[in-house]
Amino acid sequence: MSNKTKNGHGVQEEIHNKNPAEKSWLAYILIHYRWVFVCFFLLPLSLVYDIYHLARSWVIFKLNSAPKKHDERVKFVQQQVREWNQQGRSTPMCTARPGWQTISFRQPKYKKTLFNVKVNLIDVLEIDTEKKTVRVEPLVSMGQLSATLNPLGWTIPILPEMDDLTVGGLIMGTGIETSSHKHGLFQHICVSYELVMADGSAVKCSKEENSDLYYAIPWSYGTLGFLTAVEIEIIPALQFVRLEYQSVSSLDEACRVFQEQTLKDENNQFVEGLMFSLNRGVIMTANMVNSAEPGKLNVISRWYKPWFFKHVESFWGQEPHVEYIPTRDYFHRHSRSIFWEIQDIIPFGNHPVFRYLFGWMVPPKVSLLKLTQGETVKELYENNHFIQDMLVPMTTLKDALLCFEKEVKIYPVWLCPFKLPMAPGMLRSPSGKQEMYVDIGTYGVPKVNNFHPVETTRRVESFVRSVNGFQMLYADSYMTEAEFHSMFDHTLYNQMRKKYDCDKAFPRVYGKVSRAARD
Ligand SMILES: Cc1cc2nc3c(=O)[nH]c(=O)nc-3n(C[C@H](O)[C@H](O)[C@H](O)COP(=O)(O)OP(=O)(O)OC[C@H]3O[C@@H](n4cnc5c(N)ncnc54)[C@H](O)[C@@H]3O)c2cc1C
Ligand SMILES: NC(=O)C1=CN([C@@H]2O[C@H](COP(=O)(O)OP(=O)(O)OC[C@H]3O[C@@H](n4cnc5c(N)ncnc54)[C@H](OP(=O)(O)O)[C@@H]3O)[C@@H](O)[C@H]2O)C=CC1
Ligand SMILES: CC(C)=CCC[C@@H](C)[C@H]1CC[C@H]2C3=C(CC[C@]12C)[C@@]1(C)CC[C@H](O)C[C@@H]1CC3
Repeated sequence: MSNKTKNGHGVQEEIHNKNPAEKSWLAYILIHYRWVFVCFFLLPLSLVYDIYHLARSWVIFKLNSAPKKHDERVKFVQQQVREWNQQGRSTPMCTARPGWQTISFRQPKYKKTLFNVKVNLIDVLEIDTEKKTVRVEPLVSMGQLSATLNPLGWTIPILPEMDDLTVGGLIMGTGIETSSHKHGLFQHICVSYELVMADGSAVKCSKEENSDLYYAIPWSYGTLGFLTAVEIEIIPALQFVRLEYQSVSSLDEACRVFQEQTLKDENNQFVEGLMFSLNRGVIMTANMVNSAEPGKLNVISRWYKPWFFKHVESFWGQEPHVEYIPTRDYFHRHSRSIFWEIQDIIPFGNHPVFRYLFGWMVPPKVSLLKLTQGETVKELYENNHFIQDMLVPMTTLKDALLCFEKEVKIYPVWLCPFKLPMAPGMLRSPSGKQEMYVDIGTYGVPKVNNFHPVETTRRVESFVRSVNGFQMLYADSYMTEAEFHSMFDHTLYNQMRKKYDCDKAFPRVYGKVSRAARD
């Protein structure tokens, strides 16, 4: 963990004083020397895990065996749901995917008590270049999808950053990236969903077919049915991304440049901001291109390259700067440093000696970090760490940044604009028209004196509700059910729960995502 916190004392010292259990030598080592375990155990394990999975999916894709097996696997999901019906529908269902594998700080408690349905659907099924779609199973990950599509010259229009995010999780939850101001959220690039419903039937939905269900699926967190396949749009992937860094030196300038680049310049395929303090930031705009100007190519994924957010910070206070980055490197630019979370886990990870010797093994897998963190580290994060993404209307960006400064003072702050189209479902734009929003991502150790994990989060949640914003629900949510309902429009969701007889079959969304439902 970072040594300095809110009051100038180290986090470690603070925890050490607070919690007698952590005075054991094991707790001491876990807190102070987590990096030893991470470097010598988790990094090699993560590498082996990744190589195995990518090799497996490469072979399966080349043999084209997945499409033949898909129907059989869906039948197995249907069979489990029918058995659940025959057994009297006594306990609601959820997927059997273990909680430690999910991209969220928490483990869902309900996995231990609900009826677990195995949805082992992990392959890319078909790429249709005529129709410009890819059909995938729900456990296909972003790393797997970019590794499959990019060599063929294609990509999905929104490729959420973290490699292990799954298609199913991004639809049932939500997905966002720096192209979202053009394309919307992950759900908006999905053409159709195939599901197994509570009665065991298989249903397909799209804008044309069962459209009510199609609009209700995003943010439903697996509480309307089990997803078995998804058709997603694809677009051509050019070889490089031309990235321009623009330094900003005040909050007003940051908001102005960020909004201008998002709203006015239709030509920017990607827009991103990193704020390094309230008045110091770098706004990045980018476009895919097929050639790079000589001397301006930067292959940022090479193992010895600095963490991307540090690289970006080096442009602060400079004239606008242009460089070219291989497209896939751009998509995974924050992977190696897990945004900036890695600095708390391997504090010297950006030192050139570490990078040259061990950089090729980084990053450790989030799932393995989660699996092995133990109670001590978990408690340390719980009390001294803040991981949230809040989606607020672009017009409220300045107020939102001021709110985050007052409540947590964590930097860098990630700014990612997105378009919220007018469509039925959980996210309703307050004006009833398409609107531009921005995701404000804050991950790290708060530097304020009065940080309290529950009270601070509740104050931020209250601000977000007051500006008609939304909370990303992979993070801790402390809202009451009534507050949750005032943030998310449940009208269509409730209709679908009734239509597809979900009440005994699945918990409600709040029952899955509130803090009380998570360990
Ligand atoms: C340590 C490690 C990390 C990996 N991380 C990713 C990843 O983040 N996303 C993913 O889809 N696959 C990742 N892979 C998988 C790897 O890229 C696959 O094995 C891929 O299928 C190999 O592609 P290739 O043989 O065409 O070329 P490669 O030479 O392996 O790579 C193709 C391009 O991808 C870039 N690249 C490789 N790893 C990363 C990375 N971590 N972040 C950004 N760019 C990268 C390379 O620099 C190169 O430009 C990782 C593999 C390893 C060993
Ligand atoms: N850049 C980005 O957009 C980022 C997004 N995230 C968030 O991470 C989460 C995704 O993480 P990931 O680990 O992939 O997913 P999770 O395993 O966390 O799944 C998220 C939800 O989707 C449900 N779900 C997943 N697959 C299916 C399926 N086949 N059928 C029915 N329900 C399903 C899960 O249900 P169940 O509980 O029953 O398993 C769960 O409620 C999302 O909430 C996303 O918003 C996080 C970081 C970055
Ligand atoms: C880009 C968007 C929308 C979100 C990015 C969120 C991530 C930065 C976090 C999602 C899950 C988080 C976890 C950790 C760090 C931050 C995230 C990756 C840990 C790896 C931190 C160390 C702990 O021991 C385990 C955490 C698991 C979840």
